[in-house]
Amino acid sequence: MSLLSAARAALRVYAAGAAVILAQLLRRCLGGFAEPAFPPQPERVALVTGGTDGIGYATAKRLARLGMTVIIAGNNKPRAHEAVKKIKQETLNNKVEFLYCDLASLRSIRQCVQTFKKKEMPLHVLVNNAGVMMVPQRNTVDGFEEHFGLNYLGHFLLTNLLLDTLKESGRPGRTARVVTVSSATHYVGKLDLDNLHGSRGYSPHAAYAQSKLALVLFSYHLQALLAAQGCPVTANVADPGVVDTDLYKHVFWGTRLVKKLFSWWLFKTPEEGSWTSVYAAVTPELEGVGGRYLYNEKETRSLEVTYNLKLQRQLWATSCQMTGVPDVTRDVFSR
Ligand SMILES: NC(=O)c1ccc[n+]([C@@H]2O[C@H](COP(=O)([O-])OP(=O)(O)OC[C@H]3O[C@@H](n4cnc5c(N)ncnc54)[C@H](O)[C@@H]3O)[C@@H](O)[C@H]2O)c1
Repeated sequence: MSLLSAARAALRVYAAGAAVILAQLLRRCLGGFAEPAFPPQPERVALVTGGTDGIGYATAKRLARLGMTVIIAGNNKPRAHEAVKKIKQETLNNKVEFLYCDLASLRSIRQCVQTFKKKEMPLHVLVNNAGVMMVPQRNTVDGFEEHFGLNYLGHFLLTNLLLDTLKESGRPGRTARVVTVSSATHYVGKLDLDNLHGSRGYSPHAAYAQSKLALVLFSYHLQALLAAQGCPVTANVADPGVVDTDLYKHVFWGTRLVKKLFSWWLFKTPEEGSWTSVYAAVTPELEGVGGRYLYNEKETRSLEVTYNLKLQRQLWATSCQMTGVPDVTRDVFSR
């Protein structure tokens, strides 16, 4: 990628962020964000990736407050133990635990799923939340560009490995749910299937936006697969808005300064940012409903190209090859 294309990608990402911030500001001026109410969820089990910090932590805490058994999957053991302890104390729900999962390693993801399956627990909600943003060019353990490898491929593999448990745990009228956290930056993302490794020039902005676009395409194709198989599982996308978390630690210092000074006014809190994920995970309004892009607890349209079935299939097939997952969609959709 040339310097000019990288600068364009950065401008597009900043423009997408600025548009969301303006909308959030307007909403604050017109009365702010109202915390949605959700019904209790006893007997349900949720797994939240990246549940140690930010939006994931707030999501895990809210689900625990609703009575769910919550498993926090992450790669930071000390943070995780602290998070589990705090959630237990604050929600008085003892059914919170930690499962080690480094999403930047396919082996670690497989081990995490193996450990989870040994527990012989059901799984009703999977929240694909963890992520990194605008990191310098580096690779995952398996040699994938980090945004694509961790944010997208890691969740692709995790979801596929947990799909049988999700299918067994859902039932008609009470489906299991896969919630995948994307971002408004997907609107300015481009999926370059020939440069998924970022080897033909790297832009951290383009790489992040691409990973978030890939997650939307994946989620829609997953929903199509589940619907075609008649499984009691749904897949939706949650867009949290612009939220005050540590995700911004790799961005340009000027942006970090603006965030430090004005985040209380311009950004959502992690709790506000978690509401759309929690909504997607538990609201009765979405019972049996999948393939939606949710923002501010409402359905909205994602980027036009995300509805392109051919691109969804191409990405799915490529992801299967990259992760060693058998491509069942080929048989399902060729019938
Ligand atoms: N903060 C925002 O404004 C914003 C906007 C849109 C979308 N999002 C998305 O929300 C999600 C949560 O981000 P956040 O804002 O809470 O950021 P955060 O940095 O607070 O949390 C990210 C989480 O991902 C985990 N993580 C990072 N690398 C990992 C790895 N290798 N294995 C397992 N877990 C790993 C971290 O430990 C952390 O718990 C991300 O997917 C992000 O892209 C955030």
